[in-house]
Amino acid sequence: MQTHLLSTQPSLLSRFIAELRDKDVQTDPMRFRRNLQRIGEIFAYEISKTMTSAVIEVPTPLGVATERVPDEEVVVASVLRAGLPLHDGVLSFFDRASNAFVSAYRKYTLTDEFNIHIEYIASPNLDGKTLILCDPMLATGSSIELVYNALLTKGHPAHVHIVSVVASQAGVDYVQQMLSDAPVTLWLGVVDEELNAKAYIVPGLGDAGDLAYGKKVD
Ligand SMILES: O=P(O)(O)OC[C@H]1O[C@H](OP(=O)(O)OP(=O)(O)O)[C@H](O)[C@@H]1O
Ligand SMILES: O=c1cc[nH]c(=O)[nH]1
Ligand SMILES: [Mg+2]
Repeated sequence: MQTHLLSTQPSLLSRFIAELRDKDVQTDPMRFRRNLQRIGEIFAYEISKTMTSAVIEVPTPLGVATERVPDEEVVVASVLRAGLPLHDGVLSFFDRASNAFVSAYRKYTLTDEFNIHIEYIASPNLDGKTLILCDPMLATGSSIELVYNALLTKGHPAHVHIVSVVASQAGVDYVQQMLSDAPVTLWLGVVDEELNAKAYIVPGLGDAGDLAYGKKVD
């Protein structure tokens, strides 16, 4: 499994992540969603550079041009809810892609422990496809593990790109160990050191689903 950390050099990506994290900017949910979309576009562009390509001929008003373009069959998948704006950004660049959606959420017990629940999955056949799996937060890694395994019941992708904007080191270690031999590339925005007692990333950004779409009741 390969891992790419995109924030190793300063770029607009770090500006967008800084805005996602900033509790004052977070009061504007539209900007929060828009920044996740913009980050999705950046990841899509970076992923496209790693794909196989084919030469196509393009008729212009003055002649015929040739262009080498990525030619993999892409399925963009996201984990509800927080994955949706990131999905939207990736899809705006891979605009010919098919799409898959999986629900996963933390159900807390009275003692602050939680289980991840998957109740919904809608996916095309994934055999031979390039699957781009979007979830902005990689905390313990439990959600992505369950979602990855749930999606594999829909076929065997040729390659899987997992995209996460803010990850914890523990989550990265967990996914790398779980998928060490799988045809998977992990794409990360930033990696934070800590997870708190509720398994939230510190400093992180808070609850991405709530920030994008509002608080939910249990
Ligand atoms: O790595 P983990 O420890 O599993 O945590 C990460 C998960 O937590 C968030 O979803 P959440 O459960 O908050 O659902 P939401 O998007 O509906 O808010 C996030 O979008 C991930 O799916
Ligand atoms: O820090 C975290 C961990 C899980 N889910 C989030 O939205 N944020
Ligand atoms: Mg949430």
